[in-house]
Amino acid sequence: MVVLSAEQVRAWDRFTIEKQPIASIDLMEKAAMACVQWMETNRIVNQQQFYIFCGKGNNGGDGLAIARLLQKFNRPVDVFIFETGQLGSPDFQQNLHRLHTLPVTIHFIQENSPLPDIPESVLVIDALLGTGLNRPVEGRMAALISHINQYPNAVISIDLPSGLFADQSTLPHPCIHASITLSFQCFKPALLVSENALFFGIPVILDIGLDQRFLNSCTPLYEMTDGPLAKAILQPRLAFSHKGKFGHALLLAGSPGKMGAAVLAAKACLRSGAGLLTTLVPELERMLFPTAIPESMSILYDNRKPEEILSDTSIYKTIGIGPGLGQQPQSRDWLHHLLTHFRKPMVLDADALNLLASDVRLLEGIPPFSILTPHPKEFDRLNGTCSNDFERLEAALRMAIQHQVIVVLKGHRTFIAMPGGRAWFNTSGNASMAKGGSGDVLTGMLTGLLARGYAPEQAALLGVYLHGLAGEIASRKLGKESVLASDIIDSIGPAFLELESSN
Ligand SMILES: NC(=O)C1=CN([C@@H]2O[C@H](COP(=O)(O)OP(=O)(O)OC[C@H]3O[C@@H](n4cnc5c(N)ncnc54)[C@H](O)[C@@H]3O)[C@@H](O)[C@H]2O)[C@@H](O)CC1
Ligand SMILES: [K+]
Repeated sequence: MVVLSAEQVRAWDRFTIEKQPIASIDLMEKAAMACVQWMETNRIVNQQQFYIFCGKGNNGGDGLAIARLLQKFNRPVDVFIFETGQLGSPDFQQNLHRLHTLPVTIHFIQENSPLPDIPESVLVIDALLGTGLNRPVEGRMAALISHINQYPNAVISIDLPSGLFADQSTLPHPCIHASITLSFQCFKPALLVSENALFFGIPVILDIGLDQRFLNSCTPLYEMTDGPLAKAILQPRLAFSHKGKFGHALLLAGSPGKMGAAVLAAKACLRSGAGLLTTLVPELERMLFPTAIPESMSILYDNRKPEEILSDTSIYKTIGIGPGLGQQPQSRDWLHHLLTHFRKPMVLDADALNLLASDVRLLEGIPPFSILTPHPKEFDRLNGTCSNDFERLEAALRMAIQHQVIVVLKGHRTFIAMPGGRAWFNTSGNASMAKGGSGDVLTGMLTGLLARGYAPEQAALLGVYLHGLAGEIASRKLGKESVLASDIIDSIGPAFLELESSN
C-alpha cells in the first residue's frame, strides 16, 4: 500500500474525476457511503444519536452526505455547520440542498453563538476539515475543536481528524482527538507517526474506488509493508543444502551483566535461518553463554587487542553488533576493529549506535547496505535531535541516502529507509513488543537473514515484518501484557509458517 501526501491524494481525486470519469459529487457520495457502510458493519449506526460537525469545504460535504445516509436508520441526526461567512464548496452546497427536505436538524455555529453541549448518548462525527487544511487551526475553529475534545464522547473523524496536517507536524496546534479516523483510500504519513496517536485514535482506511492507474505515474511519498510483500521475499530452504550454504554469522553482543541480550540475539539469529553462528563472548561469561545457547559457537575475548583474538573475519557472511554490548573502551575497540576489517553488510544496534554517536566519523566506515536499527532516542544521538516525528523520518531517509545504509527506525510503525531513497512503514506487530529485549531479537533476526543469503533491503523488509508477526502470534497465545522477548523468538518459526501458508 502507498502512503501519499495531501497534495498527492488531491491529485488522485482529480485524476479519478477526469479519467474514470466520475462527477466529483458522486465521488463524495461514494466516500460517504463507504463511511456509513463501515459504521453499519461495526454496528455503530443502530446504537447512537449523531452530532455531525461540518466545515464548508468538501470534508464538510462528506459530513452532510453522511448525515443524509445516517438518517435512514431512524436515529436522531443533528448537523452543526461551522459558519465562515463564505459560500461552501459546490459539492457542500449541493449536499446541503439535498439535506433540506429530510428530518435532520441543521444548526449554524455563528461567530458569537454558544457552542453546543454534547449529551452522553451522542456519537460525534467530525467533518470540519480534511486534506484541505492549509494553516494551523486557530481562533473560533480552535475553540470548537477544544470544546469537542473536552467531552468524553466517541468521535469518528472523516478522512483526517480536523486540524491534522496530513504530511507535516501538527504540534503544538489544536486538533480533534478522534477515537476512530475513517480515512480514504490510503494512509497519509500523519496517520503513522506516534506524535499523532492521540489525534487519530484507530485509523481505518476505506476504499472509495480512486482510479488505480494513477499509481503508475505517481512516486509515493512512502510505502507500507504487508503480508504479500513479505511473502514475495521469502526464499525456500532448498533440499540438498547443508549448514555451510546458509551462511556463518558473527555476533558481538552482551557484556557482563547484559549477556541476556546476546542470548536473545543469538537465538533469534539461528531461528531466522543462519547456518552457523559464532558469538564473541567476554571471558568472564565463558560458562554461562554456551549453556544458554549451545547451538552458537563462542570466541572468548579478554583485554588483548581484538586483532590478536580475531584477525580473519573473511569466513563470516555478516556480523551483528550492539545488543547489551556496553560502551566501555573494549567495546569501542571491537567495533572499530570489525568496522575496519569487515566490508560486507552488517547489522548495527543499541550500543554499537551509541558508540558511533560519540564518534560520527565511524559512520563513514560502515559497509554499504548495512542495517542500522535505532529507536528514536538512539537515532537522535546519532543524527542530532529532531523536534518532531516528521523531521526524524526525513533525517532517517537522508542518513540512508548519504551513508548508503538501511535505517530501521523502530517504533509502533517501524520506518525502513533505503539507500536509494524509498522508505516503508511496517504494518505488523503490536504493543506487546514494547518491552526490553525485543530490539535484541530484531537484531538477531536481521543478522540471521543476512547470513542466510537475503539481500540487505529484502532482509530488512522481511525481518521487520516477521519480527512484528512473531510478536502478534505470541500475543495471541499470551495476551499483550505478558509477551517476553523469548516468546517472540519462540514465535519466529510459526511466523515463517504463517507467512508461507498465507494467500
Ligand atoms: N472530490 C474530491 O476531491 C473528494 C474530496 N473528499 C473530501 O474532501 C476533503 C478535502 O476537501 P477540501 O479540499 O474542500 O478541503 P477541506 O474540506 O478539508 O477544507 C477546506 C476549507 O477549509 C479552509 N481551511 C483550511 N485550513 C483552515 C484552518 N486552519 N482553519 C479554518 N479553515 C481552514 C480552506 O480555506 C477551505 O475553505 C477530503 O479530506 C475529503 O474529506 C472526499 O469527498 C472524496 C472526494
Ligand atoms: K475531519
